[in-house]
Order: sequence, then C-alpha cells, then structure tokens
Amino acid sequence: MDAPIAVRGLNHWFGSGEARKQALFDIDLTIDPGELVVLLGASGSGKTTLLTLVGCLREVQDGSVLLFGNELRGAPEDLLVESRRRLGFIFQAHNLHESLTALQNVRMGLEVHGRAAMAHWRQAAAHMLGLVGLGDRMHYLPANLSGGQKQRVAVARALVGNPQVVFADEPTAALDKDSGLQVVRLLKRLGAERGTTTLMVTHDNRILDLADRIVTMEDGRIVRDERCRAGPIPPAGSPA
Ligand SMILES: Nc1ncnc2c1ncn2[C@@H]1O[C@H](COP(=O)(O)OP(=O)(O)OP(=O)(O)O)[C@@H](O)[C@H]1O
Repeated sequence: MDAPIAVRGLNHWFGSGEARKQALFDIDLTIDPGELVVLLGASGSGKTTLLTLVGCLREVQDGSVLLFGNELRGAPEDLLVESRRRLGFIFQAHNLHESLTALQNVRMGLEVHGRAAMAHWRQAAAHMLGLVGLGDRMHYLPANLSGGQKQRVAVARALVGNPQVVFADEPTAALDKDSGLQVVRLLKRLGAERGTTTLMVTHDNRILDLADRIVTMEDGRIVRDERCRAGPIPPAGSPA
C-alpha cells in the first residue's frame, strides 16, 4: 500500500507584508499505512500548522503534500472534500453537541458519508461506542459524562466513518492519566485492526511509549524522526 501521507519541501507563512512570518521550513515527511506517529515540539514549533495542512484544513502555499497519492497544492475543492471524507479529526476541545446524546453525536461522524452510510447509522454508532467502552452510556447527554468519557465519544465520532487517516491534536490534554492512555490505546488498537494511520500532536510524555514513531519539531523544522521499538502492527490481510 502506498504511503497515505507524503510531504516534500513544505513551507508555510502566516500574515502579509511586514507581519509575514514563516511557520514551516522545508518539511519532508512520509508516513506509512497503520503508523501511529507522534509530533512533539515546543509551543509555536509548527505542529498544528503541519497537521492542518495535511488534513486539508488549510491551503498549501509552497511545496508538495500528497494525501492518498493526490496533490493538495492547488487541488480543486471537490478533491479536498473527497479527501476530508477519508479523514477523522480529534481535537483537544472535544466540541460535542450538548443537546445530543452520545449516540447522536457519533451519528454526526457519518453524515458526511452520504445516504448509504446513514442507512445503518444506529448500528454503526452503537458498535463504535461499544468499542470505546461506552456501550452503557449511549443515551447520555455530554453534561452527564466525565471528561474522559466525552473524549471517548469524540474518538468514536472521529472513527465511525472508518477513516484511513486520523489527525489528533492534543487528544489527551484534558484527561487524567488513565483516560488519556485509554484513548491512545484505543487509537493504536484500531490502527492495528483496520490499518488506520494516526498523526497525533501531543505534549504528553506519558503516551510516547505507544508511538510507532516520534517526529520532533523545532522552530518550524523537523529536527528528529525516530522509529520506536514496537513498530506498527501490520493490518490484517497485509503480506508478511
Ligand atoms: N492563524 C495564524 N496567524 C498567524 N500566525 C500563526 C497562526 N497560526 C499559527 N501561527 C504561528 O505559526 C507558528 C506555529 O504555530 P503552531 O500553532 O503551528 O505551533 P504549535 O507547535 O502547534 O504550537 P502549540 O503547541 O502551542 O499548539 C507560531 O509562531 C504561531 O504563532
């Protein structure tokens, strides 16, 4: 299988005129299918900028970003929309809809996938909530869930559409140690089972043990790229 993400010579600037400031410098990064890659780096080093560029949430200005083999620089809107459908996003502020139950919140993760996916939304959402250990909380409103449980609902929502790549920005920041580990273990397990690739920004040293690879950024540049011992578990059905 081809690399889902291949970045070459990526530069990015914010602002214009006098205030123009370069945030990314000549980034090269190839991520293999099924990898759980952690992006580390001090505040302002460019992690979120990189994540949003690869996640089709920001326009690529200079260099190349191949997502599923498609060039995002200068890509037409319909290609970006199509690409986003294959992605899942988990952000620190889990932004669940307070007036919707856990099940209904997870349903939202299927809405972009059209009528075929929606036909069986209840089964799919319930199955996903079961996988994140919330089978007995499906009809709870967010207000009646703990921080860790809410984040797991957000994880279920991100994963219910079976994304090929998951982008997670500080997914454990609001969680205690056990809940944080649980969320990342879940991502890792689903990655192994489904071949899902995860690119995760974190400051959380506690979850580094679970990473297949740790990429460190400093002042807009990648300064280290280390593979960890464990390595990715190949998805079921891939050649030995
Ligand atoms: N919308 C924006 N407008 C102007 N400058 C920005 C914008 N977003 C980010 N920057 C700047 O780009 C640089 C990289 O920011 P970025 O948010 O990618 O860093 P980060 O590593 O994710 O930081 P943090 O860990 O604090 O989230 C910083 O200097 C930041 O001030």
